[in-house]
Amino acid sequence: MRVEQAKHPLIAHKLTYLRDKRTDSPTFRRLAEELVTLLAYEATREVRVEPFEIETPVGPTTGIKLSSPKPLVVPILRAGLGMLEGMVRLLPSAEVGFLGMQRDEETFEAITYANRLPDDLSGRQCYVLDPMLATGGTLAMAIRYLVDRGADDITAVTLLCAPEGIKALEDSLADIHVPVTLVTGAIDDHLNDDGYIVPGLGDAGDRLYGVV
Ligand SMILES: O=P(O)(O)OC[C@H]1O[C@H](OP(=O)(O)OP(=O)(O)O)[C@H](O)[C@@H]1O
Ligand SMILES: O=c1cc[nH]c(=O)[nH]1
Ligand SMILES: [Mg+2]
Repeated sequence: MRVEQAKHPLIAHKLTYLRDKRTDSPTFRRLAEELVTLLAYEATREVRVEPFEIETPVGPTTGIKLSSPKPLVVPILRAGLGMLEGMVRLLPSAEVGFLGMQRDEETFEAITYANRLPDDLSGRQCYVLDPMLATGGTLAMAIRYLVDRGADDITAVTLLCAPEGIKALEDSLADIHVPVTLVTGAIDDHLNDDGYIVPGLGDAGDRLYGVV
């Protein structure tokens, strides 16, 4: 798994306000969206393109366009939904599939409660969105779903990661032979005993949408 930590002062600046416990939900949602647009630039560096002939007012030229099939963007509900608009702003022609997943807060095991993905992902490039990679269990399960359906290139986009979770994700994907890239805004210090990223930002889903 290739890990890319996006380094840019604007990313660090926006992450600081996102982490701040005084930041309210509307501001948190706006910052998450802005951050994803910055991370999406890094995450789509290897997006597949093909040559495209056009005529400018002055003459013919060869440009590029996104290849078919178009990339699939997969936000992991709930918190990943807060990253969707920022991502599709950069990739407006992408298709969107959904995975609803929730971590059991005692065992840290992820369960899937919703799955709306195309059955056949053969030859598809997929972008999985989830702001938090803590133990890594949720992303590991999501990536496996996509690979099982034929996806052949996966990029996970996160805002924050715990180093323990990156290691666990790498280990759990050891038998997967499609390229997996992780693009993140920050790699934090550690995971605490409650499975929270430290310093982190708390519960991303709750901060985006409230406590349910
Ligand atoms: O790496 P892990 O240890 O698996 O934890 C990360 C997961 O936890 C959070 O979701 P949560 O289960 O809180 O669901 P929510 O988005 O509905 O709040 C987060 O958005 C990730 O999906
Ligand atoms: O720190 C964490 C860990 C898991 N899920 C979150 O939303 N935050
Ligand atoms: Mg949550």
